[in-house]
Amino acid sequence: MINIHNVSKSFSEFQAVQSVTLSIAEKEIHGIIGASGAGKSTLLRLMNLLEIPDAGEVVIDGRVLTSLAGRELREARKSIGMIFQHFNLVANKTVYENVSVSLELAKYPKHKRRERVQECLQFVGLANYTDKYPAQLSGGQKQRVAIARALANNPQVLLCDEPTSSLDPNTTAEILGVLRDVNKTFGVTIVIVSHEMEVIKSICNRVTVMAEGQVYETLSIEPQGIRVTDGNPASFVKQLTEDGESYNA
Ligand SMILES: Nc1ncnc2c1ncn2[C@@H]1O[C@H](COP(=O)(O)OP(=O)(O)OP(=O)(O)O)[C@@H](O)[C@H]1O
Repeated sequence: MINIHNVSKSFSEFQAVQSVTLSIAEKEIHGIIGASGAGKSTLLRLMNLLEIPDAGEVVIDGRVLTSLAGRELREARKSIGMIFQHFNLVANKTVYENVSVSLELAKYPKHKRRERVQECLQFVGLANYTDKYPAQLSGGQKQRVAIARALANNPQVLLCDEPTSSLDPNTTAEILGVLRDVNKTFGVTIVIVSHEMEVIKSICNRVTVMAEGQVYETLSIEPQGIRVTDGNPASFVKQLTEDGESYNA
């Protein structure tokens, strides 16, 4: 589904991504992890040409994105949704308008827009929030709106840049659940950049470890499932102690 061949990207003299080759299969949930500055976000942004590569080729579902420009590139990008750490919602637009805007930009037929926005908001559990503004929502709700917006044009690929890094553990679990549902229900291929090992281990089938702008290793893993923490203090104690011994002062 996603094929990257020898892709490189520099900022001034600094090589952020160096000759990366990577294949991500259809319907995979693929994690990208590595130290700060390893080039994870840059690699993700190269997949939809938010960053234009200096060299190499990006192929999505058989289409060579790096050979497209203008209208053709805009058309191809409709099949790639993206969500961000800080949600990137438009502050002075309602939840409804935030989702609708991506349909307007994609020239989705006007008479079908309302139904499509409602479908997407229903899917993320926010059908009753259409008239709220982003400032009236929790972080998890904002990320749900961003997911609804990314889904509106029926993408084949969803790119997620640190999607849970601004969220508490419970909300992280909720959002990972939504992403897993997106993958299972619509067969969307998902790529998640995260520095949180727990996040990567919970839902990814394959993981690329990056170091200094290069692929260090790509491996298959068995997703461990999403660990939900309830507010019960006993569950905090259990989690603090179950991975090993507890420490006494
Ligand atoms: N637009 C830019 N202009 C200049 N340098 C950039 C730009 N984007 C990224 N870089 C640099 O490229 C390197 C890789 O950045 P990138 O954000 O891809 O790393 P990362 O692995 O996602 O790190 P983090 O986990 O800290 O977000 C960093 O040294 C960063 O400073």
